[in-house]
Amino acid sequence: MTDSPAPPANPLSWTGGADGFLTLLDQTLLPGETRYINCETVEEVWQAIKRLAVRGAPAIGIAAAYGVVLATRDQASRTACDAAIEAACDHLATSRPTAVNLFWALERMRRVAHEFDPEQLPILLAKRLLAEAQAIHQADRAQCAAIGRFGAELLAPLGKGAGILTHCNTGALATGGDGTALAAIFTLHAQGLAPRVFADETRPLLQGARLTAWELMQRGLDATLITDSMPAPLMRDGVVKAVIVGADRIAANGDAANKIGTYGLAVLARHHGVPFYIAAPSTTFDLSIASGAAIPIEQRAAEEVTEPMGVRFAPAGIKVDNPAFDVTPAELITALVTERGVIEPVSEESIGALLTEVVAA
Ligand SMILES: CSC[C@H]1O[C@H](OP(=O)(O)O)[C@H](O)[C@@H]1O
Repeated sequence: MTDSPAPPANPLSWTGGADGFLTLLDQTLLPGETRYINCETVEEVWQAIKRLAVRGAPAIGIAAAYGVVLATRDQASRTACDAAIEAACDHLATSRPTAVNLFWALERMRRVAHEFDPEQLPILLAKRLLAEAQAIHQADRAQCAAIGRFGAELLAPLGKGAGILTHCNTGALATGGDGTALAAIFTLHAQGLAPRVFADETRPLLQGARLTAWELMQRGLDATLITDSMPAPLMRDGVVKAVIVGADRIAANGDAANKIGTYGLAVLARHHGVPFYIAAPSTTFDLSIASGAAIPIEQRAAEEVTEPMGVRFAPAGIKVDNPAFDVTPAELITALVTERGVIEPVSEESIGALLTEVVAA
């Protein structure tokens, strides 16, 4: 595997006008290869989300929004265009079940189509939908920056060179901007506080080893890759002073679904008196779900565990359990970092108060 070139210009971008296409950095090939793929159909976007060529809750929502724009291509009539948009939203919603950002973005695009003057031509609806997808993208970029500021404020008291552990990948590759948990770490670094970042590998798909390690190195941060089994002694010995991770869906009571392994880190952090933070935009909150018990958890293929990257590690036929996410109960979360501020303590009341403010904004 060769060293990677400079960080990508943009892991997710739209090229052209309403008849344009979505360009994605294929994250399954990182860090060894920087290859961009152009998606010109809804199905190509569906496949890219399903196989994690594009991944991360906010990035999935943004990609799906652009996927709806692709549904409007070459539609001869408004009736056909409206039908294609509905079918696209329904299909894209089946790509992955946990990240609520996907469903939030699709509903926002569907609502724009429903509210658009039925007498207007398909091309005008396509332009309006592209504007909405770009607005979702831009809003996420701003949310990432705000989460970075609030997260850095929370972490700064740890002092210069503090050890901070993160899980999976929550950077520019997972969002429309600089990330969520990683945005807080990038901001801390930019402020000269030189965080010593520990990225765990995050089996089975190795988002930590392949993507977070790569993002941290590209930006010149002090990064150490650790195995998924190493956090406990690092917390016990005071090397890791805080944990900050992302989320894919946060229930109304603050329970949070995130990459498998997150719950275990939260338990370890509580045992060792280490603060455990979750950083996520308001688009990752799902107030329709009362608690984490109702969050759908994606089950993925056994081969991701038995033969990662095509190299078989386990005997053929062994039973495999491969949930992509787990749920961390609110009581184990020290604080939630959003673009509107920090929620602490984590409770239905404090979440409601902050998100009501968001909705009202
Ligand atoms: C900024 S959201 C990142 C979030 O998404 C990841 O899941 P996946 O790589 O399967 O899309 C992981 O849960 C991250 O915390």
